[in-house]
Amino acid sequence: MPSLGRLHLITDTRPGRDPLAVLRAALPVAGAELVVQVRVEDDATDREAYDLACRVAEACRPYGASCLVNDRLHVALAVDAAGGHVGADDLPVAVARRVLGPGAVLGATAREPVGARAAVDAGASYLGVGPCHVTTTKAGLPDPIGPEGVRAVAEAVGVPVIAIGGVTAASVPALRAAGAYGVAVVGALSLTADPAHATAELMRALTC
Ligand SMILES: Cc1ncc(COP(=O)(O)OP(=O)(O)O)c(N)n1
Ligand SMILES: Cc1ncsc1CCOP(=O)(O)O
Ligand SMILES: [Mg+2]
Repeated sequence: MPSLGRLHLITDTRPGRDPLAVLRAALPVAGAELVVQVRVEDDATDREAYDLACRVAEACRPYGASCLVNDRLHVALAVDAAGGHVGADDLPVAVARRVLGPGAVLGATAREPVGARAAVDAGASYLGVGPCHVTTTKAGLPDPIGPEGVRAVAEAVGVPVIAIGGVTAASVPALRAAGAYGVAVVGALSLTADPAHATAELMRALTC
């Protein structure tokens, strides 16, 4: 299993956003600590997801960064990504593990210890845990679990916990203190005028 980077950049493909520009800014700063999760809107076509994933995987390669694909595991296989991420509406974790194979990185979403342990038992190699804080990036999420919710999951499992949801560089210290190995962000890198600087701030908070 490849070692997991600590900064997970989730692509923002909403209108007016430029996920490849953000990626180009983040890669030289975070290098192999960057994990780029290709996440497209639900109404995007598989071809759109594939085209973006191809470009992300190609951009990551020279930096040793990893490319994962959210939800659409056939796209992950098609671009030879390092793995994928699944949640409650996606393939079950055990099925995702079978699809991706034993050596792939497989993330699963969890927000409490029982579900977290079940996901690990089913084959997840890391957990995306949250939402930690309020976010407007995804609608319909349950209430934020905060650092204490992250702690409950981190204490229950032996795989890396990646905190997600409203994460900024300022919130990283409390999440790390709660046991998070890394963080996943959309807005903290996509909505800033200077994504290279924001990447540096996140990396500093993740590695100090
Ligand atoms: C690192 C990470 N954690 C959680 C999620 C959320 O996945 P999911 O619950 O399947 O929701 P969608 O992202 O598919 O809308 C994630 N993508 N990454
Ligand atoms: C996909 C997803 N799942 C839980 S929170 C979230 C979005 C995180 O985006 P942001 O970093 O902008 O809060
Ligand atoms: Mg999903």
